[in-house]
Order: sequence, then C-alpha cells, then structure tokens
Amino acid sequence: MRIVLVGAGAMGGALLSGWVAGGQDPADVVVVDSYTPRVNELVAEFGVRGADLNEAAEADVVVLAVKPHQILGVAKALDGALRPGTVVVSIAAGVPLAKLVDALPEGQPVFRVMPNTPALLGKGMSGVVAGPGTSQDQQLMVVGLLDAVGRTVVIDEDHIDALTGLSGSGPAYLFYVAEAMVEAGVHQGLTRPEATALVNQTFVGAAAMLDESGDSATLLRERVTSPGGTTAAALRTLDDHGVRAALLAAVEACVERGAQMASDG
Ligand SMILES: NC(=O)C1=CN([C@@H]2O[C@H](COP(=O)(O)OP(=O)(O)OC[C@H]3O[C@@H](n4cnc5c(N)ncnc54)[C@H](OP(=O)(O)O)[C@@H]3O)[C@@H](O)[C@H]2O)C=CC1
Ligand SMILES: O=C(O)[C@@H]1CCC=N1
Repeated sequence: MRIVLVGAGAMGGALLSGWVAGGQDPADVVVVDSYTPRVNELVAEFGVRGADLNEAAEADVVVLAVKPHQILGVAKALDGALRPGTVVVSIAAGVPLAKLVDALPEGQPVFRVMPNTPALLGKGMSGVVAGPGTSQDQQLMVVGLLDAVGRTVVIDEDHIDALTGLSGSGPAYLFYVAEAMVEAGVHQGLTRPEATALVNQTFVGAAAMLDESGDSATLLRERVTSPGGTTAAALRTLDDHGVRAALLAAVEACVERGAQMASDG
C-alpha cells in the first residue's frame, strides 16, 4: 500500500513504526512533516521517504496526523494534489467528518479514525468511521491499515468521542496509574528501579490476563481479593477515595472535550 503520512509526531510516528514492523514496505511510505529534523530521523530509522504534499498524487491513502487545529488547513492544501480515488484518513480528535468533507475536494473518500499509541508495538486499538459515499473496498483498506498495528472496530461517528474516552486517551490513564503506583512503592522504601520493575510487570501480567483468559475484569479482580485480606483493604481505600467515580468523570470529561473541539471554529 502506498501511504503518505502528514504529521509524524507522537501518534503519526507510532503508526509509522507499527506499519514498518508489521511488514509495510518503507519504500512505499512518504512522510510529510513541518519539522524537517523529525522527517530526517524517520527516513534514517525506517527507510521511508521525506517529501511534500504533492506526493499525495501517488498515494493509495493519505493519513492526516497533524494537530486538530491544523488538520482542515492541511486538508484544503491537498486540493490539486489528490487523485479522485485517493482515500484520506484523519486521526484528529474532535474534528467531525462533515468539516473534513467540506475542506477536501468534492467526492473525496474520507474516513475518521481514532487510534492509540500502543500501535507502535502492533498492540493498538482503533475506531474507524466511514465517511459519506465511501465504498466497502475503501473501508476494508482502511481497516487493514489499522489492523496492521493492532485491533480495529468500525463504529458510528456518534460514538467516536466515547471510544476516544476509553481507548484513544486510555493509555494515558494507565500510565498515570503506573506512575502513582511507582511513587507508592518508593514511599514504602523500595528503590525507584525496584518499584518500576514490579509495577511494569504487574501491568503486563494483568493486561495479558484480561486479553487471554476470556474472564471479565470483575472476576479477575475478585480472584486476587482474598476475604478479609490485603487486597480487600486496598480496594476499600480506592472506593473511599472515589477512584471509580473519578474514572467515570474522567471519561466524561474526555467525551465533553471532544464535543467541544468539534464545535470550535
Ligand atoms: N497522541 C495520541 O495518543 C493520539 C493523537 N491523536 C491525534 O493525532 C494527531 C496528532 O497528535 P500528536 O501526534 O499527539 O501531535 P504531535 O504534535 O506530536 O504531531 C503532529 C505533527 O504534525 C506536524 N505538523 C504540523 N503542521 C503540519 C503541516 N502543515 N504539514 C505537515 N506536518 C505538520 C507537527 O509539527 P510542528 O510540531 O512543527 O507543528 C508535528 O510534528 C492529533 O490530531 C490528535 O488528535 C489521535 C489518537 C491518539
Ligand atoms: O489528547 C488528545 O487530544 C489526543 C486524542 C486521543 C489521545 N490523544
């Protein structure tokens, strides 16, 4: 697949790395980024090519991975560089398909996607929303692009902010919990490297159980919680401090922010 990636920051770079590790031929990937040293770094690391937006003419798919406030400007700048069938993918949070359709040449196939940074390791989770008039083959191509770096669901645009609240932004919540647990270990007298090793492997093990056991988070949590034991004492404290309510509120805030970004000029 011939890919033009516009914006090679945290998320664009993670996708690129996942694609190449997953077997995408780097010679068929062109990176466009306003920060030239970043492009040079990716060219050296992966063997992709650096170029400008005119390369979009040769692409099967153009992935727009710039910041949300930049994306409509970039979409407009693609005018004249796109072939009619070139599929455009936006990964910007809070930018509705309707605005992308308006900014792109009439009839240009466009998809709205919300990936996450574990795509870097082929363990991403992405949501795909098909734009108006797109074909089944185009959707299969976009899903294939995201499946190459993890798992993919096709959803309605009405649910993309909710998906962002769980999987798009979700890795940050888990890193935040990991940071706090390391800090707790240091408070208990462990060295930082010791605490980090314990926390990291606990996340790896718990994530693998969630993924591979087929059991719910509730059942897995109950199996750790011996009656009257240490875990029950810890979980009671989490409840007393409103951690469950805080997570509900955090996802709600994420969803509200997505909606607010959608209505920004
Ligand atoms: N980070 C994440 O976990 C996720 C991010 N996203 C979405 O991905 C998009 C990018 O986010 P993120 O990677 O975090 O942001 P970054 O700022 O890390 O990356 C954006 C990159 O695009 C470059 N850029 C800006 N304008 C242009 C332009 N006109 N042409 C080419 N390149 C340009 C920026 O350069 P410069 O710095 O010089 O402006 C920067 O290198 C956002 O829309 C975000 O909503 C979606 C899912 C997850
Ligand atoms: O924080 C953000 O806006 C982006 C979208 C999802 C993850 N990062």
